[in-house]
Amino acid sequence: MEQLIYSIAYSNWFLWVLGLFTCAILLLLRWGKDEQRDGFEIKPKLPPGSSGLPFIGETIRFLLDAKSSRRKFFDEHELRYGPIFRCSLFGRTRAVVSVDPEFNKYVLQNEGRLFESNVTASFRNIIGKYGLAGVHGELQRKIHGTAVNLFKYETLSSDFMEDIQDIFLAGMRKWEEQGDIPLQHKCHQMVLNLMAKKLLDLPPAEEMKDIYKAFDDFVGAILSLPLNIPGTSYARGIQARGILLKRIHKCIKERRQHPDVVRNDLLTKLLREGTFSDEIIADTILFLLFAGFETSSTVMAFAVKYLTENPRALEELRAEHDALLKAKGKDNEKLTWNDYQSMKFIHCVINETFRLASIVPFVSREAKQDIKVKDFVIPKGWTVYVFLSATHLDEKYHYEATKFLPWRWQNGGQEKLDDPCYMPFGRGGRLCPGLHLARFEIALFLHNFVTKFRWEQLEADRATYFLLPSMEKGFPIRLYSRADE
Ligand code: HEM
Repeated sequence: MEQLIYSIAYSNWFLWVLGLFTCAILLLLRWGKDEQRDGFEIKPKLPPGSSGLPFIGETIRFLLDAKSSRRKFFDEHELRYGPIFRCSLFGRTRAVVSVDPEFNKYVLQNEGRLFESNVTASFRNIIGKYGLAGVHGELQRKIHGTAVNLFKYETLSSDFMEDIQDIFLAGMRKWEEQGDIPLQHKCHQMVLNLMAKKLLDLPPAEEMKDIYKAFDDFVGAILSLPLNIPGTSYARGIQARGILLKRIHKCIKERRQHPDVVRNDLLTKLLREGTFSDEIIADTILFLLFAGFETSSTVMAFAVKYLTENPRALEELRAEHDALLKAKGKDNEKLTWNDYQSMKFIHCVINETFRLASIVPFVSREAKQDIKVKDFVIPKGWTVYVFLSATHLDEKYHYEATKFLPWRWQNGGQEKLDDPCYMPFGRGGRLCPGLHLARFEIALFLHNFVTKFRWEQLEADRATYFLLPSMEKGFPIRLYSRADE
């Protein structure tokens, strides 16, 4: 009996040891596997942060903070957790926010390798299966390359200079007659006319009201709550997408039936290349419209707002452009490519407006594998929100960051265009293909606006900066022609 008890105890003891030994081996094996998989020496841990309320996360707090100050949310989180923190935002619970310029650059430059652009299903429904932001891999590289080609610096003079000036000058003549205008809305209309002309060779808005209404609804839906219920902006946008696609396919058919008609639009170029299916071309045209319309026009209106509030900057800009016109002689009104290249201070104004308005406040990416950052890990499948606006407004990287100081961009100034704390057009494989065009449009607009007009702001107007920057009343101003001076 004693022997039996002893042997049971002994066998239990033996089993305990065996069990512990097996667990230890399994743990070691697993640890080794983690180590092998990610190269970690310590057990991986998530970035610091909090998940906030269930489902809503910290979205409401983010939006409320954004109303009072554009840095509050980031300052508080950065102080508590550092520049890369876990944060449930915009319906994504497994998410990390980065306001670290070097990490932001790393994320954007590793597009397609370690990270991948991730758009929501509702956004994808609007932009379509082939809308560039939702396309990945080889196809993204091909469409992106085509877009870069369409808008490259060298094409601006031949493909855009004439049309931009014609459309902007015609627009400004009408503004002059009207006198009092909501500038932001007028800039939207003018750039929409330009994009419709350049993409599809459509005549100006007044002649095609339905199509332009559909453009408006389409862009409105992208920035709205994704509720597909009749009467909502989102539902109107889905409907508008259908109308626009029909129109684009009609244009494609016309161009095929009448190849002899000469057209200088981007649809014709895409068809001539013969690389893409009609479906891809239609979604690409729609995406270019979305990407190129509200962005540039909003920057134009914000540049005028900032100049209005900073008379010294306005006077310096006006002096540069009055001198340019004087050197050309009065009757030669239109600018040449050489004129554009001779402009200096205007680029400081444009850079500073990009920084301060931060028209694309953030971009989002999904980690394609576990990503080691400092001593923590962002697991595969998590979202990284790269907050461009937060680094643009960070006092650590830009002195007096909330002030409009275009001189900081002058030669010998402290700011550099290739710095990762300044990335208004993103970086890497999704770097904005429209960046040269955007600068060009804004420069031609500002040149004409400050040389033709003086203006006064008619009433105070509040700027909001989320989702896209906008002015609540559309920046109402009264124009005075400078021809009478
Ligand atoms: C103020 C003007 C503009 C700003 C600040 C801006 C900013 C940006 C940014 C930050 C991205 C990168 C998105 C990401 O990484 O996920 C982007 C992408 C893009 N932009 Fe722009 N943009 C502007 C104007 C334009 C214009 C005028 C066009 C074309 C007509 C354009 C076409 C595009 C396209 C097609 C993409 C998608 C690239 C891809 O996903 O491969 N943008 N833009």
